[in-house]
Amino acid sequence: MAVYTEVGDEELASFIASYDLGDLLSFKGIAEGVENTNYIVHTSKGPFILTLYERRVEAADLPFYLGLMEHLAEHGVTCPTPVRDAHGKNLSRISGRPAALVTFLEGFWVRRPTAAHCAAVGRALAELHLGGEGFGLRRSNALGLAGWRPLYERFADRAGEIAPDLARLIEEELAFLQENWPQGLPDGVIHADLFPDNVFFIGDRLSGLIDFYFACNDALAYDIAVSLNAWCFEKDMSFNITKGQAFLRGYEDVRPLSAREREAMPLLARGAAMRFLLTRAYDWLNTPKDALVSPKNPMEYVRRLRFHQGVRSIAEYGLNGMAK
Ligand SMILES: Nc1ncnc2c1ncn2[C@@H]1O[C@H](COP(=O)(O)OP(=O)(O)OP(=O)(O)O)[C@@H](O)[C@H]1O
Ligand SMILES: N[C@@H](CCO)C(=O)O
Repeated sequence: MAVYTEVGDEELASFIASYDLGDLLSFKGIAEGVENTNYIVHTSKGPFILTLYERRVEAADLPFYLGLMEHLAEHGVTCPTPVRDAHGKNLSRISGRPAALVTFLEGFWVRRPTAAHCAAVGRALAELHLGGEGFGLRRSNALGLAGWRPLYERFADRAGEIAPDLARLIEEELAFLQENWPQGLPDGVIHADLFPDNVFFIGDRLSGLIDFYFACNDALAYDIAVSLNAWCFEKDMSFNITKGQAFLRGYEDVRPLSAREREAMPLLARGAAMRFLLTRAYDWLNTPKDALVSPKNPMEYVRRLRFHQGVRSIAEYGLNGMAK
């Protein structure tokens, strides 16, 4: 479970007293998630989520994430909204960590997404891309093309502990991506980690998006590529073209893709698979055996990457026809 930092009752009560949220009634650590510590906090004004930022989150990036959630919520995207304290600040500290309180979203994440879920996520991602327009802060993608090789170099000498041919696969793929990465695609604010555990549903209705802590400015179509990887593969790692089609059509109902974005999709999908392969491989090799969370399997992204290496056009992800 991911409660890296314990918060005491009295400490939390005095923290809550600095907000206009009434009395602290109860709180509980949340087991899910791997990056940050989350508590559900009940006050006399309702439930809230308290996040203490750990691990990969840079304190300097917090104004971007929190400001983005506020901006998106104001522009029709259902996502947590940071709560401001009596001094108007949305960022604070507790138990020695930077921390923020955000509104609680109802819903559950779906363990087995259907094509209908994929269509709803496609729409929501496009709405997020449009909703992000006009947001004043910028953050470059630390886990984009320029970040992949330095991350790989941090575990290259141990890649063979995961799979004998992994180093060669990564080296060849990084060289290929470096050479061929598409430039000049429409860019804007992207979520960059829109996996099933970051999208809540109530029944079949999408109730909100969470976890904006990898959000950044990058090619909008790269965000689609992340979600094709995360939503449209089955447990046996086969690509489900029905889900791909539902996702892409859902997206295009809101924001049609340009011809260049369509053409770039197989490459972007390779890059997105590489990004999750690298972070998972690093975590696999560097998470202590007695850690609170089990690292996710990097080989799932080797299998996805191999699939994308054979893809020649976006039609193989389910989208036929010319760009609108
Ligand atoms: N605003 C919210 N409303 C309701 N529940 C939330 C909210 N934010 C977080 N949670 C709960 O906390 C869990 C972990 O949140 P989150 O995914 O942001 O954590 P994380 O540690 O950043 O995880 P990861 O990056 O691994 O997805 C979620 O699965 C959900 O149960
Ligand atoms: N979504 C990521 C983990 C959190 O960012 C993964 O599945 O590897």
